Amino acid sequence: MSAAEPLFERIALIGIGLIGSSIALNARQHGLARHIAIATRREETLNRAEELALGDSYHLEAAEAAEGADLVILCVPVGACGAVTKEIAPALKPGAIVSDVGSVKGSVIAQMRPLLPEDVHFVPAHPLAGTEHSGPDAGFPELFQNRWTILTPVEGTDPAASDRLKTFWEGCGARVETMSAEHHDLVLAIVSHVPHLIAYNIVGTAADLETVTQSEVIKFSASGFRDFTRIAASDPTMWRDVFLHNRDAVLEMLARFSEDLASLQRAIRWGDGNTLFELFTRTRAIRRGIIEAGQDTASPDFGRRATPGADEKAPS
Ligand SMILES: NC(=O)C1=CN([C@@H]2O[C@H](COP(=O)(O)OP(=O)(O)OC[C@H]3O[C@@H](n4cnc5c(N)ncnc54)[C@H](O)[C@@H]3O)[C@@H](O)[C@H]2O)C=CC1
Ligand SMILES: O=C(O)C(=O)Cc1ccc(O)cc1
Repeated sequence: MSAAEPLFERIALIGIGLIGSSIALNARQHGLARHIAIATRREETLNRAEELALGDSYHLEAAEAAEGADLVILCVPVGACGAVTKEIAPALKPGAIVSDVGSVKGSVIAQMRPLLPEDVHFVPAHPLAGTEHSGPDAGFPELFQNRWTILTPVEGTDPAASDRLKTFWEGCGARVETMSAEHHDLVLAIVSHVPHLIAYNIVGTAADLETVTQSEVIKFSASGFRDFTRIAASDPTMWRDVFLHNRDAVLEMLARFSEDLASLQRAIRWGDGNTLFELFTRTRAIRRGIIEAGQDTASPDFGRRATPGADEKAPS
């Protein structure tokens, strides 16, 4: 993509945290937009975005940033998508593409779709890339490199609009796949949402133990526990919203998880080593599959932002 011929004339990023700032850096670096308009509610955050030179114009009103934009991306917690859509809807240019980056798709579509004018193209999206850090300083241009972005176009979406958004995400270094919002939410519940809940829970359990001191938890934490503490340091607002908005899929996956956990409990109680060994053998193969597919070391986060000591070893 040459700088003289950007994919979009004007893009608007509403919300300028980890994901918004990483998109801004990519749009600039890869010449994806002639003008990057940035909006966020808090003046302090907006000032920081300006200090970091993330965009070309800075707005406290989302509608001002969205006005005249060819692509508007909501980069806010999923629970705020409805309110932000209400603000920007009257300002949207006919033919504009409206998208988001939310970790949940069904609820975001239910919030946004009824509020959008008929003459814009709504293409929801979710980059499967992130870290436990938040805010405009957290972004980095390699975040999306070789990571998946899932598009969940709604019925009647113009394929040309989906294709343009796909080209945008590919310009950010991502691989793009399309699926239904319902399927997205089920898959993400098991590969991302429940694992985060497990991390929040285990770190909370350790912190509440009467017989183990806080300093012992810190001092003796093995690398597995440290990985959990990294994930459990993720943004509380964002993750509260994920669980409230992907309720059904998370509860379904948690029910299965609890059943499987109960059978492990039983195996330990009855000294059933075969059951434990058989499961651990299967799960090891899955980890090796991920490494072989390059899905782990391909992470831009790999060895950079993750807690040192995270499991970076290839299988021996
Ligand atoms: N953090 C991660 O690892 C990933 C997050 N996502 C999704 O991306 C979205 C944004 O997440 P992050 O960038 O990590 O969050 P963040 O906390 O770093 O940034 C959120 C931004 O939204 C702004 N904001 C919050 N409520 C707002 C409102 N009502 N109106 C206007 N602005 C508002 C905040 O001021 C901030 O600028 C979320 O929907 C999340 O589910 C997607 C992939 C990965
Ligand atoms: O930091 C991590 O380990 C993540 O899992 C990042 C992440 C968080 C939320 C998403 O919707 C997608 C990716």
